[in-house]
Amino acid sequence: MRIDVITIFPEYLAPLELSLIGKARKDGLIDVHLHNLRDYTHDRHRTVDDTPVGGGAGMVMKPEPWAEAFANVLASGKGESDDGSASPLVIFPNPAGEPFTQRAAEQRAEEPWLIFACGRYEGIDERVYEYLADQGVRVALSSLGDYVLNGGEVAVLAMTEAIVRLVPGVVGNPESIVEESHTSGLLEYPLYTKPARWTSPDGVQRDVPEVLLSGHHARIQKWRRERSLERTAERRPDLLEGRE
Ligand SMILES: Nc1nc2cc(Br)ccc2s1
Repeated sequence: MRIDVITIFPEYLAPLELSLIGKARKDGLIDVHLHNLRDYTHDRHRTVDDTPVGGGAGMVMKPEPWAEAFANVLASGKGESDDGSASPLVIFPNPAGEPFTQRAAEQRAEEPWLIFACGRYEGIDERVYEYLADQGVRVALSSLGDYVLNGGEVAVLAMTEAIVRLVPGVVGNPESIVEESHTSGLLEYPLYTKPARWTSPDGVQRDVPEVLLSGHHARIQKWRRERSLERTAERRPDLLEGRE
């Protein structure tokens, strides 16, 4: 998988060189390219924004640098992608976008080439989205939640982690990404490890649920399913709507 990120703050994406994603890059499972949007400006101040037409507070990102940046990234990616014909999915993190869910992460993990475009300020001139669509580029606006960040970079870090960990070979034990919150559509059951009895600092003796020590796998699986349904009903009843 190739990942390109267009941003005015490439340094924000430094964590993509660490840990799981860093190892996946070293192992050649993913290929990450960062692009500074300001490299596609031509004025002394490397201007990427201007005042909103029609008035209003804040600034809007100008369309010209974005068009140049996409032209460069699309050309360089086509030349370098494995079969040369891979068509990228361009993802704009955006609070007005579609919810980014585990299902979306699974779908994105199938893509050979993702381009993340990080907006800043009040957002990006709408004509950039229209232009890309007219060029036949697949575009998705994705929201991480109903809150507003100062830019898309943090969202790209989160989405990249959620997606890349699903790429075959990235996570050592594929079993570990099967039973997680949202994989089954439910919240994960409570987890315990040793010791079986923990005396917490307040002096309370806290035991692991007996069933988990029974070695009876059917009972353990039943208990875990019940706890998943219970906490999903309590914390995220919306996930249960429409389920059989
Ligand atoms: N929740 C989110 N907020 C923002 C703000 C900007 Br500015 C760009 C992208 C996103 S995604």
